[in-house]
Amino acid sequence: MVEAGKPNLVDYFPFLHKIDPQGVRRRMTDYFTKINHLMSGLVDGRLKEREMGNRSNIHVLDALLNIIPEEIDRHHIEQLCLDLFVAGTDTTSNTLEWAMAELLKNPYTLEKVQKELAQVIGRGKLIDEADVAKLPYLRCIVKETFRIHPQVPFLIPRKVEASLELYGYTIPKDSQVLVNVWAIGRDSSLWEDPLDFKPERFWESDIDVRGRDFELLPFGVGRRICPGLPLAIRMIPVTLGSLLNTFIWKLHGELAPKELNMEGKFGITLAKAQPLLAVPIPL
Ligand code: HEM
Repeated sequence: MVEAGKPNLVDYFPFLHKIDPQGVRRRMTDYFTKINHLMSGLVDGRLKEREMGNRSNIHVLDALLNIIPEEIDRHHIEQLCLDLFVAGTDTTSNTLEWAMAELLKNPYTLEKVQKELAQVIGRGKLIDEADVAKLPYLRCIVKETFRIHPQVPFLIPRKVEASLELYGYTIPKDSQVLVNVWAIGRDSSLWEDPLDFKPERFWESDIDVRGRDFELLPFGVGRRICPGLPLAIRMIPVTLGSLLNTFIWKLHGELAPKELNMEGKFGITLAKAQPLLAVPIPL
């Protein structure tokens, strides 16, 4: 992901394609060869288990293997798994890391959500999907994290198929358009105190992340909206809520909450510049 997010001269000067002056293509080819090998091993492993009689069909891979060869072939499956793996891992883990960082930086909010969890679920218990509907403040925290730390800050680039006029600007055919959702989430004409982490702003608001409210588009919008959205909006509150409800959390060392570095690192996804060092203390 780090390599994929680096500016590549070839994108601006396509005639350099063959020379690959920064070696980006060469390194990406190496990485993809390794990941492809990993995916192929996954498929082999599952096929072997099925041969030995384990056909439980609970695995995404099983759903795909069941439609071979009529609808897809093995190569499709490996590439699809690769897509899901690449697109679904950093985005989810970074969001959780940012949410934990914001909570450790804002002890009042941390205490408030832990109170909600204790009241609704009971301290010390893991939460499951069905519980999320009963935890409105936890859901506000997840939305606020998506607003201020959207994982794909410029979405995936769009190409304009026909010239158009928009708000007095002409956008010529074939232009590449980047949507800066990072800036939209921090726009003071849309959000009050946009740089403050205030989950309460969503308490009485219907604004949602599913691509209908243009001021909050962490999963993009339209035909290319993130297909992992239904999974992510279930798994993130479940994981975050479970972590918060089963441990006491402290920042590592003597660091005071206010001193926590909240800078992001530019790339395809928006990671924390300095990884969060948090200490879980058993209850
Ligand atoms: C916090 C979690 C996640 C966030 C914030 C996120 C965000 C995004 C965004 C912004 C896009 C581009 C959409 C656009 O340009 O309109 C995208 C694309 C994509 N996401 Fe996610 N995503 C997350 C989790 C996942 C998961 C868990 C998966 C799969 C298991 C996944 C699979 C994909 C795929 C395959 C694409 C490319 C879709 C295409 O180009 O048509 N994402 N995601």
